[in-house]
Parts: sequence; structure tokens; C-alpha cells
Amino acid sequence: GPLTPRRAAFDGSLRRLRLLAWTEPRRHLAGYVRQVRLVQELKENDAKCRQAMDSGLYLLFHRLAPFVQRHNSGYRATWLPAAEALRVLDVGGQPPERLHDAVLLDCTPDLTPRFALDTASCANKGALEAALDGSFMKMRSAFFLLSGKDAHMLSKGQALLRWHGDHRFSGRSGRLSLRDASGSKRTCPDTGHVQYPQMAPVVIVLVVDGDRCLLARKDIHPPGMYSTIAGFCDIGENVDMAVRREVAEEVGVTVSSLNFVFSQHWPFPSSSMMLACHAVAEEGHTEQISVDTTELEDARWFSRDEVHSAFSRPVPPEALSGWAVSSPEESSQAAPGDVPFWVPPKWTVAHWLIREWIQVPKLGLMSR
Ligand SMILES: NC(=O)C1=CN([C@@H]2O[C@H](COP(=O)(O)OP(=O)(O)OC[C@H]3O[C@@H](n4cnc5c(N)ncnc54)[C@H](O)[C@@H]3O)[C@@H](O)[C@H]2O)C=CC1
Ligand SMILES: [Mg+2]
Repeated sequence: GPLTPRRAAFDGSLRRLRLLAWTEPRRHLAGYVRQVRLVQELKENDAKCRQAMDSGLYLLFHRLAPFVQRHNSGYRATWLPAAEALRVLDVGGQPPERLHDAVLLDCTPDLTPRFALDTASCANKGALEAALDGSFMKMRSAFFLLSGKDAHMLSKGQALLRWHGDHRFSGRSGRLSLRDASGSKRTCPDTGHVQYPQMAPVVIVLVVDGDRCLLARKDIHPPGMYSTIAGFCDIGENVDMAVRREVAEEVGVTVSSLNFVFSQHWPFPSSSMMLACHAVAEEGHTEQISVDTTELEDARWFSRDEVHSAFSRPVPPEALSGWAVSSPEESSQAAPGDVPFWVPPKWTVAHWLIREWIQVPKLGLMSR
């Protein structure tokens, strides 16, 4: 029969997952309404948005690489005031009008608008880095080195800047389309056709069968890492259809029930909306996994104990740096088998889906 997605109501444990969503605490509710309404106004009013750029805060990028600074023993994202952003443009030999290339991200509780600006027009990246005392880092590295909040804002900024770079021309007329002041849409000058920034919906699912869960790896993954099943939604599908199809396609297992758990924006390789679920394997269909080897290198059942010990082992650093790879050439060269089984690092949906299952023993039975 049809699957019924349900919002899982795990007390307490779901609160930790909210770390990934960055919703404002309740006490700021009235302020929150003012915040979102201001953002909406800036999206609709070009003159007001350009004016807001003079007093905004900026995250800088260079050819989509986010600017980060050393902080304590790690790194942090840096919000520059408009005057600083203008100084950087000046160092890069660019006129102040370039500030208007920025895209609107959000605004702070004290109603300061925040933007992302790509300094790609400044050819000398090194000069900018020297002037700023920091560096432009590849997103794949920055995402895992920063706090969750910083990683989220950088991935949002990069996603929006990338979208503009990839959608410069109208799909209707082929002419250069025009962005609005906030960067929240592009309009075709001939036809008036409007395009909005897009995310691709992706389902990601931890399939469980009693006391074991199904994990898989691709050949581009670093050695030893097994993750959850994931796949892009086909056009016209809902979440349950996509989960059911992806699991059947990739590992030949059918699932009988499904809990939607949470969602996350994922910047790699471009913008995805990860819809994270737990699903229960259909009884009698769990013994033979048939792996689609065009997509996966291996898939197998892991016991709760195996997964538990994977969480308690430190992740090898070389494995971590190879995690978010996009092509086999980029992936780590260590031979498989050298590294014991480990799960994807924090800030990944896969990590939280697996952790949640470990911490809530009855999870797999919730909607049976
Ligand atoms: N944050 C996390 O924990 C994880 C995130 N992911 C992400 O989920 C996404 C989907 O996972 P896959 O197994 O690669 O998907 P998948 O199983 O759908 O296979 C990828 C193939 O789908 C096709 N495809 C259909 N629509 C597409 C679209 N809009 N963009 C790109 N390809 C599309 C392409 O032929 C592509 O080769 C990836 O972007 C991956 O980075 C995957 C696992 C864990
Ligand atoms: Mg897949």
C-alpha cells in the first residue's frame, strides 16, 4: 500500500537535529517576524535593497570559494561591514558599484541585512587575502571545518552566487537576463519570463530492519566510509515514491514504512534540498541485497553494535578531507580495507540519520 510519511516525534533527540536547521529560538519570535518581513521587502523593493547594501554585512567569496579566517584552533566565517567590503574591492582594483553585485542572504535580529559578494572580478586573489588576513577556501574543505551555523550561511551564499553564474541567460530567448537588486530572481528582458533560484530535492534514507541498518558506499567515497542511500527526486514524485524507488533501484530492497525526520540544504555539487527519512525494509525482502554497481561499490547490513563502534572511533583525517569529493580522480588513493568502517562526518544528513537510529532504539518500529 502507499507509504505514509510522518513527522517523527522523538522527544529531546530531535532538538539536536534542529542544530542543522537554525531556526530562531522562540523568545525572538516577534523579532523574527520583523526580520523575515524586512528580507521580503528588500527582495521586492530594488531601491531599498541597494540602499540597504550601504549598511549591510558581507560574506566574501572568490570564484565561489568562501573567505574564512583562523579563529581559536579552527576557522570561522567573517561578516565584513560595507566599508570593509568596499576597501577590498578597491584593493582588487574594482569600482564601488561592484558592491551591488552582492546577493541578499538574510538579516540579523537587529535588522542588519546580510549579503554574499563574489570578488571574482578582482584578479589578484592573493592581494585580497593579504588585505583581509584570511583565505578563500574550497567549499568542500570549509564546510567541515566551520561551525554548523557558519557552514550553513556559506553554503547558502555559495548556492545563490552559483545559481546566478549558471543562469545568466534566459531559457526562453537566450538573451542575458537581468537580476533584481537582491539577487532573488532573474527576468528575461524580451519575454518578461522570471526565473527563481532553485534547489534539487533529494531523498536520503536510512533503511532499517530490526537491529540492523543498510549502508552503502560509492567508489568515489573515501576508504571505509559507508553512508545512507540517497537520490534525486524524479519530476512528479513525492517523497515516499522517491524513497521507495531509490532504495529499490540501488539495493533491490523494498520499504514498507517511512518517517520523514528532517531536512538540510546541501551545497555539493550544486544546491540540493536533502529530505531525510528513516524507512523499514519490507519483511521477507531483506536477505538478498542486489547492488546497482553502476552507482554503488558496495552495500550491506550493519548491526547496531558495528555502527556504535564506528561512532566511537575517531575518523581518520585523510578520510575526512576526501569525503565530499565529486569525481574519482579527486578521491583518496588509499586502498579499501586499510581503514575500518566509519560513517559520514557531522553536518551531513547521513551522520544524523544514523546517529538518531543508534540513540532511539525503537525507531525502526515506529510506524510498522
Ligand atoms: N549530506 C549527505 O549526508 C549526503 C548527501 N548526498 C548528496 O545527495 C545527492 C544525490 O545523491 P546521488 O546518489 O548522487 O543521486 P542519484 O542516486 O539520484 O544518482 C545521481 C544521478 O542522478 C541523475 N540526476 C537526476 N537528477 C539530477 C539532478 N538534479 N542533479 C544531478 N544529477 C541528477 C544523474 O544522472 C546523476 O548521475 C548528491 O548531490 C550527494 O552529494 C548523498 C549522500 C549523503
Ligand atoms: Mg544514489
